[in-house]
Amino acid sequence: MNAQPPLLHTVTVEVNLGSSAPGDSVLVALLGRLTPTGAWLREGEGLIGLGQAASAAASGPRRFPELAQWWASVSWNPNEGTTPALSPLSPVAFTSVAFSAESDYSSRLIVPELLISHREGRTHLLMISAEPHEAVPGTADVDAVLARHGLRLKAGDPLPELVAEGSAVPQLPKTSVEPGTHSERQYMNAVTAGLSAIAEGTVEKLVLARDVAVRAAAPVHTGALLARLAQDYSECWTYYVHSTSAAARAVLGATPEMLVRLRGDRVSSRVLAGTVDRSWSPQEAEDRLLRDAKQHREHDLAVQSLVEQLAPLTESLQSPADPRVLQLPNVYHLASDVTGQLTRNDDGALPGPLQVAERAHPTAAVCGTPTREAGQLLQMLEGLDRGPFAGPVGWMDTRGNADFGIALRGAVAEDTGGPAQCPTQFRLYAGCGIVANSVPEDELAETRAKLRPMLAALGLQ
Ligand SMILES: C=C(O[C@H]1C=CC=C(C(=O)O)[C@@H]1O)C(=O)O
Repeated sequence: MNAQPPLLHTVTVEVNLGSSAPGDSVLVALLGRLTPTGAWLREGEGLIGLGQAASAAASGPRRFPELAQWWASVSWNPNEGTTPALSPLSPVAFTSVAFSAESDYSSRLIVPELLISHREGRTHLLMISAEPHEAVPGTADVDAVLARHGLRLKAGDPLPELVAEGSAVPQLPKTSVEPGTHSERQYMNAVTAGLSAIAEGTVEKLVLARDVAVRAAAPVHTGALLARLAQDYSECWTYYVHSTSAAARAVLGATPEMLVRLRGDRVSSRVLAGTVDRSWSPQEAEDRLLRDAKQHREHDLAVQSLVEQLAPLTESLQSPADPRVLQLPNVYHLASDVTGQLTRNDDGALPGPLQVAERAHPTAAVCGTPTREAGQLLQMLEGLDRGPFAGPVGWMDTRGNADFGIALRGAVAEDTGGPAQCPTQFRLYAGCGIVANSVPEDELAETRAKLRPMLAALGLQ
């Protein structure tokens, strides 16, 4: 744990986000021109964080409770006579947690100095700082924060309009794919070794991942890259958590899988496992997913792991009797939406978001069954530090609400990108659930399909 919990001051302002071309999201258009420190967007709504008011990092087996403790001990001092409990927008920490306790990756929380929230047609700005804001919204103090991030408020009625300085979304430079840590042949060998472990009965399911590297000829504008993901994969959750130090790495992507979403005492998850390529028609995909015993087993194990892991923290948890088919631009998945209610402790308190995420992580969608044996095996067979890949990613607020997706279909920036936060090197990850009768060549092809969103955003497909 590296940081003392601070005292933070907040100011909330409601603004108008203006309009965009029909069919385009005004929030995504804005994101494309900004350099965020955190982002979480889906279907044109969500959160963008800019700058950094505070941050915390942790690693090892106690990374979840250490981050939770830091977040719980931040003190809030709202201006304008509002309290975080009354303000329409609660402060948030963008969050990324390493997949493994052994990872070198530093799990982190970032509290942005400026949070833009766009939901149900309303937009709020939340300014957060270590020093009290001396002025009320619309005066020099607020204007200075906005100007630092290339934004300003234009007079408007009834609300001021938030405007980005500078006209166009930056172009992305030329990029090229480079080999990953291991070759494709080595990945197939790992799958074959995983199949032997399944045949021997050590595990029933194992999720094996591989990586590829992408190098850009010039720095890549993070906002523009995220906007491409959010545009092309609007039904997924586009995520970004910036690096807090030169040693840390930023993580980004567009995930279709929700680990835990918390709203008051309600918890929900979207479990995915079982995949076919989008080159099949929807009818063929249904046959290959809904009527295939292997895909069903792979999926059921993922649902079962989530339900069992969350049981100690929940009063009730419902999962559908049968999965449905989720259609994405690159693949079809078997999907189950699980919903439930959290258990209050004797004092009436709910478990905190990171406590729930720690219980839920890792599901058999990203690790295997049984969890411990699969975790040990994948460390041996993959030969990778997954870093944030397949770990919880998203945000949590000061009221116990949170969205933690699973960091899939994404990349880690391997250089900080300098003061402009525009990196030139990325490492992309993709994994597949292996069960008895999996075919190494098919699993390799599936990793290619899962790498497609990030490769396409980087201009490579
Ligand atoms: C591990 C990944 O996907 C998981 C989520 C959906 C479907 C999966 C599968 O069919 O193997 C994986 O469990 C990944 O995208 O890297």
